[in-house]
Amino acid sequence: MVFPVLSFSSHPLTVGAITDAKALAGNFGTESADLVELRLDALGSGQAVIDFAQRHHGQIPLLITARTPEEGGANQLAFEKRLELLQILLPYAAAVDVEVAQAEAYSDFLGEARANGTKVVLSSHDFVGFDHVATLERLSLAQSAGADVAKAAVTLRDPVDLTLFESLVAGLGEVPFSLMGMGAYGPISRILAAQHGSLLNYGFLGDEPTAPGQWPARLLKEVIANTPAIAVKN
Ligand SMILES: O=C1C[C@@](O)(C(=O)O)C[C@@H](O)[C@@H]1O
Repeated sequence: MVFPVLSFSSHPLTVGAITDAKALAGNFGTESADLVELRLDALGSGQAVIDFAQRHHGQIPLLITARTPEEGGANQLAFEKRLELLQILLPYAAAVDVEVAQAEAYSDFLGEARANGTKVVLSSHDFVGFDHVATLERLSLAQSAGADVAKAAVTLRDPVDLTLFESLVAGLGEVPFSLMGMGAYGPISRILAAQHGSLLNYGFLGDEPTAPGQWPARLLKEVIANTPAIAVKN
């Protein structure tokens, strides 16, 4: 099998995330999203997942994720199980996402992934609120741990959070980042983030959002394509 190589340019990509097993019957091309995220914590690594990965090989790059229960993962999976799921799907993956808090625990696996040309996304999630300083710290931790993309999803509770969120993304400059809001301000924040250069912008494929505040991926991709980049003058 030829290994899929993904390059992150400065162009914002749309990720179509799947937690809904019914969506595995679908066939997705780049009109639906630029990448498909398989949330292995919800989907497992059974035949339907392997068939999906094989069927989409060369058609759309796959990003694999097995979330911790603490950061929104399904099924209360222990570290060993999550590692096993990631290892099984690694041969099909153009990118892998693990929590920045777990980067050290995954260091051998991430080394193996990198050696195969798989990109590494290190992420953090706040399902309760948005702390500007803590988010910056986690992004910088992800960068120093060698992430190809430093990612954070935060919950935006009010217009002040949304304004702070925009000022944070606008100030990230050349850092390869992916940022998104969750909750009622999630959809608008995802457009703003893409306009400010967020590299990975998450929507969902199938019928179920994988986080609160997501757009259907195809719609998100269309909106991003029709929204101008914002160049910030410092
Ligand atoms: O980490 C992320 C981002 C996300 O939580 C979101 O907010 O869109 C969705 C998850 O599927 C993905 O793994």
